[in-house]
Amino acid sequence: MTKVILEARQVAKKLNRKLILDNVSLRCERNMIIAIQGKNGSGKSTLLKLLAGIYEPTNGQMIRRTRKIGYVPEHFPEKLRFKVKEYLMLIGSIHNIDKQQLDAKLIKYFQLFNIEAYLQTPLKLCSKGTKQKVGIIQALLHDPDILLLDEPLTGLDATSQDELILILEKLKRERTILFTTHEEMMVDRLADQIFYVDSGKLLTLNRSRRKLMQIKIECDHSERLKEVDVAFHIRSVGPETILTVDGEKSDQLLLELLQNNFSVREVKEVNEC
Ligand SMILES: Nc1ncnc2c1ncn2[C@@H]1O[C@H](COP(=O)(O)OP(=O)(O)OP(=O)(O)O)[C@@H](O)[C@H]1O
Repeated sequence: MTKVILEARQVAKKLNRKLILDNVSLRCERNMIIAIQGKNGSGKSTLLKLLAGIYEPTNGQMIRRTRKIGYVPEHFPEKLRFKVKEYLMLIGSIHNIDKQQLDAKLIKYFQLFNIEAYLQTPLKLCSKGTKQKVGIIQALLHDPDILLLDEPLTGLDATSQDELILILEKLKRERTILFTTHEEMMVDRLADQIFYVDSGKLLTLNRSRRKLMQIKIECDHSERLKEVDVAFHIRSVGPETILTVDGEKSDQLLLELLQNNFSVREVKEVNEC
Protein backbone atom coordinates (compact mmCIF):
# COMPACT_ATOMS: atom_id res chain seq x y z
CA MET A 1 0.00 0.00 0.00
CA THR A 2 1.45 3.36 -1.05
CA LYS A 3 2.21 5.79 1.72
CA VAL A 4 1.15 8.88 -0.25
CA ILE A 5 -2.63 9.35 -0.25
CA LEU A 6 -2.89 12.78 -1.85
CA GLU A 7 -0.29 14.69 -3.78
CA ALA A 8 -0.18 18.13 -5.36
CA ARG A 9 2.50 18.51 -8.05
CA GLN A 10 3.39 22.07 -9.01
CA VAL A 11 -0.24 23.03 -8.73
CA ALA A 12 -1.58 26.48 -9.58
CA LYS A 13 -5.14 27.61 -9.02
CA LYS A 14 -6.87 30.66 -10.44
CA LEU A 15 -10.29 31.78 -9.24
CA ASN A 16 -12.06 34.43 -11.34
CA ARG A 17 -8.75 34.86 -13.22
CA LYS A 18 -6.91 35.71 -10.03
CA LEU A 19 -3.92 33.49 -9.22
CA ILE A 20 -4.60 32.14 -5.72
CA LEU A 21 -2.04 29.32 -5.49
CA ASP A 22 1.16 29.06 -7.49
CA ASN A 23 3.52 26.11 -7.96
CA VAL A 24 2.36 24.27 -4.86
CA SER A 25 3.73 20.78 -4.23
CA LEU A 26 2.62 18.75 -1.24
CA ARG A 27 2.43 15.08 -0.31
CA CYS A 28 0.01 13.73 2.30
CA GLU A 29 1.35 10.49 3.69
CA ARG A 30 -0.69 7.89 5.51
CA ASN A 31 -0.84 8.27 9.31
CA MET A 32 0.61 11.77 9.26
CA ILE A 33 -1.05 14.78 10.83
CA ILE A 34 -0.37 17.82 8.66
CA ALA A 35 -1.04 21.42 9.64
CA ILE A 36 -1.43 24.21 7.09
CA GLN A 37 -0.95 27.68 8.49
CA GLY A 38 -1.02 31.09 6.85
CA LYS A 39 -2.55 34.54 7.04
CA ASN A 40 -6.21 35.26 6.18
CA GLY A 41 -6.72 35.07 2.45
CA SER A 42 -3.40 33.33 1.80
CA GLY A 43 -5.05 30.36 0.08
CA LYS A 44 -5.39 27.65 2.76
CA SER A 45 -9.06 26.84 2.08
CA THR A 46 -8.40 26.83 -1.66
CA LEU A 47 -5.62 24.29 -1.12
CA LEU A 48 -7.92 22.11 0.98
CA LYS A 49 -10.62 22.22 -1.69
CA LEU A 50 -8.05 21.15 -4.29
CA LEU A 51 -6.99 18.23 -2.10
CA ALA A 52 -10.62 17.29 -1.47
CA GLY A 53 -11.44 17.31 -5.18
CA ILE A 54 -13.89 20.21 -4.89
CA TYR A 55 -11.61 22.26 -7.16
CA GLU A 56 -9.39 21.02 -9.97
CA PRO A 57 -6.06 22.77 -10.57
CA THR A 58 -5.63 25.37 -13.29
CA ASN A 59 -2.09 24.06 -13.84
CA GLY A 60 -0.08 21.17 -12.44
CA GLN A 61 -1.35 17.83 -11.26
CA MET A 62 -3.44 16.63 -8.32
CA ILE A 63 -3.00 12.95 -7.61
CA ARG A 64 -5.67 11.42 -5.39
CA ARG A 65 -4.95 7.78 -4.60
CA THR A 66 -8.23 7.40 -2.79
CA ARG A 67 -11.81 8.44 -3.26
CA LYS A 68 -12.46 8.15 0.45
CA ILE A 69 -11.76 11.72 1.50
CA GLY A 70 -13.55 13.23 4.49
CA TYR A 71 -13.91 17.00 4.15
CA VAL A 72 -15.21 19.40 6.77
CA PRO A 73 -15.64 22.98 5.49
CA GLU A 74 -14.86 25.98 7.67
CA HIS A 75 -18.54 26.86 7.80
CA PHE A 76 -20.68 23.82 8.39
CA PRO A 77 -24.23 24.42 7.08
CA GLU A 78 -25.80 26.51 9.82
CA LYS A 79 -29.49 26.24 9.17
CA LEU A 80 -30.20 22.56 8.79
CA ARG A 81 -33.58 21.70 10.26
CA PHE A 82 -32.57 18.03 10.77
CA LYS A 83 -31.98 16.77 14.28
CA VAL A 84 -28.41 15.68 14.96
CA LYS A 85 -29.03 11.92 14.88
CA GLU A 86 -31.47 12.18 11.99
CA TYR A 87 -28.89 14.12 9.95
CA LEU A 88 -26.09 11.65 10.61
CA MET A 89 -28.36 8.70 9.75
CA LEU A 90 -29.18 10.44 6.49
CA ILE A 91 -25.47 10.93 5.68
CA GLY A 92 -24.89 7.25 6.54
CA SER A 93 -27.64 6.17 4.14
CA ILE A 94 -26.23 8.43 1.39
CA HIS A 95 -22.95 6.49 1.79
CA ASN A 96 -24.90 3.20 1.67
CA ILE A 97 -23.57 2.12 5.05
CA ASP A 98 -25.20 -1.03 6.30
CA LYS A 99 -27.73 -0.29 9.10
CA GLN A 100 -25.95 -2.37 11.76
CA GLN A 101 -22.56 -0.89 10.90
CA LEU A 102 -24.00 2.61 10.91
CA ASP A 103 -25.57 2.11 14.34
CA ALA A 104 -22.24 0.85 15.72
CA LYS A 105 -20.35 3.80 14.22
CA LEU A 106 -22.85 6.31 15.54
CA ILE A 107 -22.66 4.89 19.06
CA LYS A 108 -18.84 5.05 18.91
CA TYR A 109 -18.76 8.64 17.63
CA PHE A 110 -21.57 9.91 19.87
CA GLN A 111 -19.49 8.77 22.84
CA LEU A 112 -16.13 9.93 21.51
CA PHE A 113 -17.48 13.38 20.66
CA ASN A 114 -19.65 13.56 23.78
CA ILE A 115 -22.83 14.67 22.00
CA GLU A 116 -25.31 12.13 23.38
CA ALA A 117 -27.31 14.94 25.03
CA TYR A 118 -27.97 16.65 21.67
CA LEU A 119 -29.03 13.78 19.41
CA GLN A 120 -32.62 15.05 19.20
CA THR A 121 -31.68 18.74 18.93
CA PRO A 122 -32.20 20.38 15.53
CA LEU A 123 -28.80 21.28 14.07
CA LYS A 124 -29.76 24.91 13.63
CA LEU A 125 -30.23 25.17 17.44
CA CYS A 126 -26.91 23.47 18.31
CA SER A 127 -23.91 25.40 19.60
CA LYS A 128 -21.02 26.09 17.21
CA GLY A 129 -18.98 23.42 19.01
CA THR A 130 -21.67 20.76 18.59
CA LYS A 131 -22.15 21.69 14.93
CA GLN A 132 -18.42 21.34 14.39
CA LYS A 133 -18.43 17.92 16.04
CA VAL A 134 -21.36 16.81 13.86
CA GLY A 135 -19.47 18.11 10.81
CA ILE A 136 -16.47 15.95 11.71
CA ILE A 137 -18.61 12.88 12.47
CA GLN A 138 -20.38 13.13 9.09
CA ALA A 139 -16.97 13.19 7.42
CA LEU A 140 -15.81 10.14 9.40
CA LEU A 141 -18.84 7.95 8.72
CA HIS A 142 -17.54 6.45 5.47
CA ASP A 143 -14.12 5.69 7.02
CA PRO A 144 -12.13 8.15 4.93
CA ASP A 145 -8.46 7.47 4.24
CA ILE A 146 -7.80 11.13 4.99
CA LEU A 147 -9.72 13.73 6.96
CA LEU A 148 -9.45 17.34 5.74
CA LEU A 149 -10.50 19.93 8.31
CA ASP A 150 -10.75 23.60 7.37
CA GLU A 151 -10.12 25.71 10.49
CA PRO A 152 -11.98 23.36 12.84
CA LEU A 153 -11.45 25.59 15.89
CA THR A 154 -12.84 28.79 14.38
CA GLY A 155 -15.54 30.37 16.52
CA LEU A 156 -15.13 27.92 19.42
CA ASP A 157 -14.46 29.10 22.97
CA ALA A 158 -11.33 27.90 24.80
CA THR A 159 -13.09 24.96 26.48
CA SER A 160 -14.63 23.71 23.23
CA GLN A 161 -11.29 24.16 21.44
CA ASP A 162 -9.54 22.10 24.08
CA GLU A 163 -12.22 19.41 23.92
CA LEU A 164 -11.98 19.15 20.14
CA ILE A 165 -8.19 18.95 20.23
CA LEU A 166 -8.45 16.12 22.76
CA ILE A 167 -10.83 14.26 20.44
CA LEU A 168 -8.51 14.78 17.49
CA GLU A 169 -5.59 13.55 19.59
CA LYS A 170 -7.54 10.30 20.08
CA LEU A 171 -8.48 10.11 16.39
CA LYS A 172 -4.94 10.70 15.22
CA ARG A 173 -3.96 7.21 16.31
CA GLU A 174 -6.16 5.76 13.59
CA ARG A 175 -6.42 8.48 10.95
CA THR A 176 -4.51 10.63 8.50
CA ILE A 177 -5.55 14.22 9.09
CA LEU A 178 -4.76 17.51 7.38
CA PHE A 179 -6.07 20.70 8.93
CA THR A 180 -5.78 24.43 8.42
CA THR A 181 -5.62 26.63 11.49
CA HIS A 182 -4.55 29.91 13.00
CA GLU A 183 -4.16 28.28 16.41
CA GLU A 184 -0.55 27.55 17.44
CA MET A 185 -1.77 25.36 20.29
CA MET A 186 -3.50 23.04 17.83
CA VAL A 187 -0.36 22.80 15.70
CA ASP A 188 1.85 22.12 18.72
CA ARG A 189 -0.40 19.39 20.07
CA LEU A 190 -1.28 17.59 16.87
CA ALA A 191 0.94 18.22 13.88
CA ASP A 192 3.71 15.94 12.62
CA GLN A 193 4.37 18.21 9.67
CA ILE A 194 3.73 21.91 9.22
CA PHE A 195 3.29 23.93 6.02
CA TYR A 196 2.79 27.63 5.66
CA VAL A 197 0.90 29.27 2.78
CA ASP A 198 2.26 32.71 1.99
CA SER A 199 0.87 34.73 -0.93
CA GLY A 200 -0.14 31.57 -2.77
CA LYS A 201 3.20 29.78 -2.24
CA LEU A 202 3.65 26.82 0.05
CA LEU A 203 6.57 26.75 2.44
CA THR A 204 7.59 23.83 4.60
CA LEU A 205 8.43 24.81 8.13
CA ASN A 206 11.35 23.11 9.79
CA ARG A 207 9.20 22.61 12.80
CA SER A 208 8.24 19.03 12.26
CA ARG A 209 7.22 17.47 15.50
CA ARG A 210 10.23 16.37 17.50
CA LYS A 211 10.81 12.68 17.81
CA LEU A 212 10.61 11.09 21.22
CA MET A 213 12.27 7.84 22.23
CA GLN A 214 10.94 5.54 24.90
CA ILE A 215 13.38 3.42 26.88
CA LYS A 216 12.07 0.66 29.11
CA ILE A 217 14.27 -0.38 32.00
CA GLU A 218 13.85 -3.27 34.35
CA CYS A 219 12.77 -1.66 37.60
CA ASP A 220 12.57 1.65 39.33
CA HIS A 221 15.94 2.77 40.67
CA SER A 222 14.76 6.34 41.10
CA GLU A 223 17.63 7.25 43.39
CA ARG A 224 20.27 6.10 40.89
CA LEU A 225 18.37 7.69 38.02
CA LYS A 226 18.98 11.09 39.65
CA GLU A 227 22.62 10.74 38.68
CA VAL A 228 21.81 10.51 34.98
CA ASP A 229 22.61 13.81 33.34
CA VAL A 230 19.84 13.91 30.67
CA ALA A 231 16.29 15.32 31.03
CA PHE A 232 13.59 12.70 30.64
CA HIS A 233 9.98 11.93 31.58
CA ILE A 234 9.55 8.94 33.89
CA ARG A 235 6.64 6.63 34.66
CA SER A 236 6.34 3.19 36.24
CA VAL A 237 4.27 0.39 34.74
CA GLY A 238 4.29 -2.71 36.95
CA PRO A 239 7.84 -3.92 37.37
CA GLU A 240 9.10 -1.68 34.54
CA THR A 241 10.08 1.95 34.39
CA ILE A 242 9.53 3.85 31.17
CA LEU A 243 11.74 6.80 30.35
CA THR A 244 10.72 9.11 27.51
CA VAL A 245 13.40 11.39 26.12
CA ASP A 246 13.88 13.82 23.23
CA GLY A 247 15.10 11.79 20.22
CA GLU A 248 18.31 13.81 20.00
CA LYS A 249 19.23 12.94 23.58
CA SER A 250 18.28 9.26 23.47
CA ASP A 251 21.76 7.93 22.60
CA GLN A 252 23.28 9.86 25.49
CA LEU A 253 20.62 8.58 27.90
CA LEU A 254 21.08 4.98 26.73
CA LEU A 255 24.83 5.25 27.19
CA GLU A 256 24.45 6.64 30.69
CA LEU A 257 21.94 3.94 31.62
CA LEU A 258 24.24 1.18 30.40
CA GLN A 259 27.24 2.75 32.13
CA ASN A 260 25.20 2.77 35.33
CA ASN A 261 24.30 -0.94 34.92
CA PHE A 262 20.59 -0.45 34.25
CA SER A 263 18.98 -3.33 32.44
CA VAL A 264 17.41 -1.93 29.24
CA ARG A 265 14.43 -3.95 27.95
CA GLU A 266 13.20 -1.98 24.96
CA VAL A 267 13.95 1.16 22.98
CA LYS A 268 11.35 2.56 20.56
CA GLU A 269 10.22 5.76 18.92
CA VAL A 270 6.92 7.22 20.18
CA ASN A 271 4.79 10.31 19.59
CA GLU A 272 3.99 11.15 23.17
CA CYS A 273 4.86 10.34 26.77
N1 LIG B 1 -14.48 31.98 -5.67
C1 LIG B 1 -13.52 32.89 -5.57
N2 LIG B 1 -13.31 33.80 -6.52
C2 LIG B 1 -12.32 34.71 -6.44
N3 LIG B 1 -11.47 34.79 -5.42
C3 LIG B 1 -11.63 33.91 -4.44
C4 LIG B 1 -12.65 32.92 -4.44
N4 LIG B 1 -12.54 32.18 -3.31
C5 LIG B 1 -11.51 32.69 -2.62
N5 LIG B 1 -10.96 33.74 -3.29
C6 LIG B 1 -9.81 34.53 -2.88
O1 LIG B 1 -8.72 33.66 -2.79
C7 LIG B 1 -7.85 34.06 -1.75
C8 LIG B 1 -7.58 32.87 -0.86
O2 LIG B 1 -8.80 32.48 -0.21
P1 LIG B 1 -8.84 31.28 0.83
O3 LIG B 1 -10.24 31.23 1.33
O4 LIG B 1 -8.26 30.09 0.18
O5 LIG B 1 -7.84 31.83 1.93
P2 LIG B 1 -7.60 31.31 3.43
O6 LIG B 1 -6.12 31.29 3.62
O7 LIG B 1 -8.34 30.05 3.65
O8 LIG B 1 -8.23 32.49 4.27
P3 LIG B 1 -8.87 32.49 5.77
O9 LIG B 1 -7.76 32.21 6.73
O10 LIG B 1 -9.39 33.89 5.89
O11 LIG B 1 -9.96 31.45 5.78
C9 LIG B 1 -8.52 35.22 -1.05
O12 LIG B 1 -7.95 36.40 -1.51
C10 LIG B 1 -9.96 35.11 -1.48
O13 LIG B 1 -10.58 36.37 -1.52
